[in-house]
Amino acid sequence: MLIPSHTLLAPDEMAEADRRAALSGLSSYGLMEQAGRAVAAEVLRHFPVLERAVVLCGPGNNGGDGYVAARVLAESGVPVALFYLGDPDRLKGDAERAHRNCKINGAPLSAYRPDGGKADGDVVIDALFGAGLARPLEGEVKALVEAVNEAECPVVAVDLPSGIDGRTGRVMGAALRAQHTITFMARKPGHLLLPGRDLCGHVTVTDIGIPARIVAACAGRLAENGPAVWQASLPRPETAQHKFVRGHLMVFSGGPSATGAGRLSAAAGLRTGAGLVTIAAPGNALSVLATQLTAVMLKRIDDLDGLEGVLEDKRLTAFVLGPGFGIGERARAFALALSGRALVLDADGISSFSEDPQSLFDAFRQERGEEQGQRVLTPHEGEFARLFADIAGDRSLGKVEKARAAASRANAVIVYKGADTVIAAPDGRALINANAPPWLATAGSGDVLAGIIGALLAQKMPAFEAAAAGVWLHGDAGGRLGAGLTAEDLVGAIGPALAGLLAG
Ligand SMILES: NC(=O)C1=CN([C@@H]2O[C@H](COP(=O)(O)OP(=O)(O)OC[C@H]3O[C@@H](n4cnc5c(N)ncnc54)[C@H](OP(=O)(O)O)[C@@H]3O)[C@@H](O)[C@H]2O)[C@@H](O)CC1
Ligand SMILES: [K+]
Repeated sequence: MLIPSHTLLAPDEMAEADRRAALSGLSSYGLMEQAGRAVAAEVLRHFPVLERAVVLCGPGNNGGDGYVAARVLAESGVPVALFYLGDPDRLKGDAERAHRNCKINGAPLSAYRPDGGKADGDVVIDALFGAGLARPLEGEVKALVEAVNEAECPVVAVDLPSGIDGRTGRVMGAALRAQHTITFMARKPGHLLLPGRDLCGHVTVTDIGIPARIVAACAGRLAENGPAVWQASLPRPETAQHKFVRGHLMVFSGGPSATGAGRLSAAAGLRTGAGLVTIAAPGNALSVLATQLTAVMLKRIDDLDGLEGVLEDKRLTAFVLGPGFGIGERARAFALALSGRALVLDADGISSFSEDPQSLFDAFRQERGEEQGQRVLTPHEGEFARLFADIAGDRSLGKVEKARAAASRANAVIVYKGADTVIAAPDGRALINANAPPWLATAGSGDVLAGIIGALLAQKMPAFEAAAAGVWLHGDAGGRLGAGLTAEDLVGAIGPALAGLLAG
């Protein structure tokens, strides 16, 4: 049994895997030896010629890995300087044994002066803190972390760069900036969530011998977003299918001066395989839209009465409301009327509920329609704070926990957007997305995403999978284009991204 590469283990889940491995008879010191040896091997691989390896060892098992790595590097003929935090005579358990086996005379951390920024400078092996980081760095250790970063020494981090919270990816006081990070069995959320991801450098996952079945049993409901999670439910068009079988997506446009966002969503929806896409618009926007649309159809809807009439058509299988729509009572009324249908609520559709988010959540909770549960909210950070102010402001929660709490409260799938978008379902499933290039943050990008997800919903993909696949496709399309992309380019790149997936 292999550990799937999208597996993520929170630090407490990793500790549980460690505990169960010990219960099953595996030597925990053996795991530490494997870990330390893997670190040494990685250092030698990346720095075949090095003047001095500086190993910084902390007071716990992360430090223990460091003592093993220091010993193995020294045995390989590398000059090693070792600096420790706290009194090494007070080390316990496996770390104490690793220290005892390492015959290198170290010095207190305060004695280290980073020598960096040049070819023969220090390579720093960071074994100060890993999964056991319990509070912000301060005092001498904080000053040292800042000095190493300032000196631009190449850093190889053991498990996590010290100062990164493995659960949330947050910097606790200060954190080392690593070039390489070696972690064990599976990545932790902090390797993918920002700013942690940026500070890890290149991450290598090493198998230190914990059986895969134990890792699988300890892994929770969080993983990295990717095709393995949702490919089985991706709609696959078949030649004999009628276009209605591939669903009918309706996108709501704003008024005559705000039709661009809806058009982007609609175009993205068509590219993502919805059989039919209609833009619904107020009468005064029809002439503007008519000159801009070809394959996308147009329908006049001025008010709630008009919408309710249209909703009787059950061949409409999903809706996108929000891009360019305008904030206010009309948006609220439309969203509530659509709350029992498969719906992507984005942008203005979300902001319209900032005064009374509960009214939206109540509507979502009550609806028991055919598409019950097929609701996706796609807030960026500002919109998230408007709808879930208390959750957004809770410093004890990381982005994953925030998205989960919001999904549970709203009874909807949440796509909490950003460079590290998190997708969460009301039942606790969550994914962290990491394939978005920085240039994806461009005007209209969110409108395209809403259209992609809407089209997948229209094709009857379950909401969580549709949201996750949509986010991934959006990132993949962006990655195919490169810097300088526009939202229109992004629409054009959906086809190749989708083709890549369907071929896979
Ligand atoms: N799990 C496994 O399968 C395997 C795990 N392995 C390795 O073990 C690592 C986890 O080890 P760990 O649990 O001992 O925690 P670790 O990161 O060493 O830190 C705890 C120490 O730091 C201290 N401390 C905390 N915060 C601090 C602060 N801000 N400022 C100052 N001090 C602070 C804390 O002190 P205390 O809070 O007790 O006062 C305690 O002494 C893991 O990352 C991996 O590298 C491998 O060997 C292979 C098998
Ligand atoms: K570390």
